[in-house]
This record gives sequence, structure tokens and C-alpha cells, in this order.
Amino acid sequence: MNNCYTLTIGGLTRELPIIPVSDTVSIASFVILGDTEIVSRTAPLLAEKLPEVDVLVTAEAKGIPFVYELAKQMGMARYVVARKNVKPYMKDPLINEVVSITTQKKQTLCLDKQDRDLLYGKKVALIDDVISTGESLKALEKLTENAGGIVAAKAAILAEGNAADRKDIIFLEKLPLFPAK
Ligand SMILES: Nc1ncnc2[nH]cnc12
Repeated sequence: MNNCYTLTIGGLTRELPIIPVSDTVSIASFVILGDTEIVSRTAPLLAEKLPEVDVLVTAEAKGIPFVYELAKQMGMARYVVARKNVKPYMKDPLINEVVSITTQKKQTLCLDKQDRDLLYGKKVALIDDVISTGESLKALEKLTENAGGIVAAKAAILAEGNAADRKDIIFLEKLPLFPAK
């Protein structure tokens, strides 16, 4: 297909559209929302690679179906989602800020009291769909640590660009970045 990147993962193939996200960089857009096959094939593969942890945490929104499936695979009744907005029903929200590669904007990440209690003193794996610049991951790590969690693993389905050279993350496949045309 034209202007697409062919990704093969977990025995599945997807044509990812190449989309500019700035004047210089385009990404091969990997969106697992709505894709039950990718989620159910990749979750067991990542579960095998993770160390023993007590809790999984992700940031809203694209990683949510994946962390749900991963938590089920790992026999965990609950997982934590850091939200991008403070909701009126959140008690004592813990807040951090992040700049995202896809939106190029400053975003808030926050946890309510129930989530903080789940993370406090626990061994935590940070989970995402794609690790790219690492900024979102860093913000999630800081938020988790501020909540008293101990970050024991950082993992994603894909590592994009230079993230593929990182030794401190667990991932299934590499995803290249492309020059913007
Ligand atoms: N290639 C990509 N596709 C979707 N979301 C992303 N976030 C960072 N890189 C991405």
C-alpha cells in the first residue's frame, strides 16, 4: 500500500499509514484501539518477557486495551490507568505533566486516590503501546514513583526510533521513524 509501513507482529501483518507529526518527522501510526487480534496475540508474548510485578500501569488512552488483556493474562484483577484530565470524581488527584510526540502538546497525567493506594509500595510495570521519545514513559514513571510505586519494568508492544536501542525497556518489535516530506 502507498505510504504505509508493513508491520508483522505476533503472526499478524498490519499496514500502518505514515503520518507527519512535525515539520521533520513522520510516524507509522500504530493504533491498537479496535484491533482485538493485535491485542490478544501480543499480550501473551509480552507477559512472557515481563519480570514478576504486582501491578501494571498505563497512561490513557491507546494502551488501555492492551494493559487490560495483559493484566488478565497475568492473573491480575486490577490495573491502573493514569488519566489525562482531572475528573470531578477523583479524590486527591496526583498530577504530572508530559509532552507527547503525537500531539506535540503538554499533557497532564494524573492518578486518583484509589490508584495511588494500588501502587503504594508495590512492584510496578509501566506498560504502553509504543515507546518513542520516552517522554510519556518518564512522566508515567515519575507519577508512579510519586505515588510510592517501585518501577520494576517498562514495556511496550513497539519501540520506535532510538527507543529500540534502549536497554532498560522490554518490547516485542522495533518501529522506524520517517522523515516528513
Ligand atoms: N507510531 C506511533 N503510532 C501511534 N502512536 C504513537 N505514539 C508514538 N509513536 C506512535
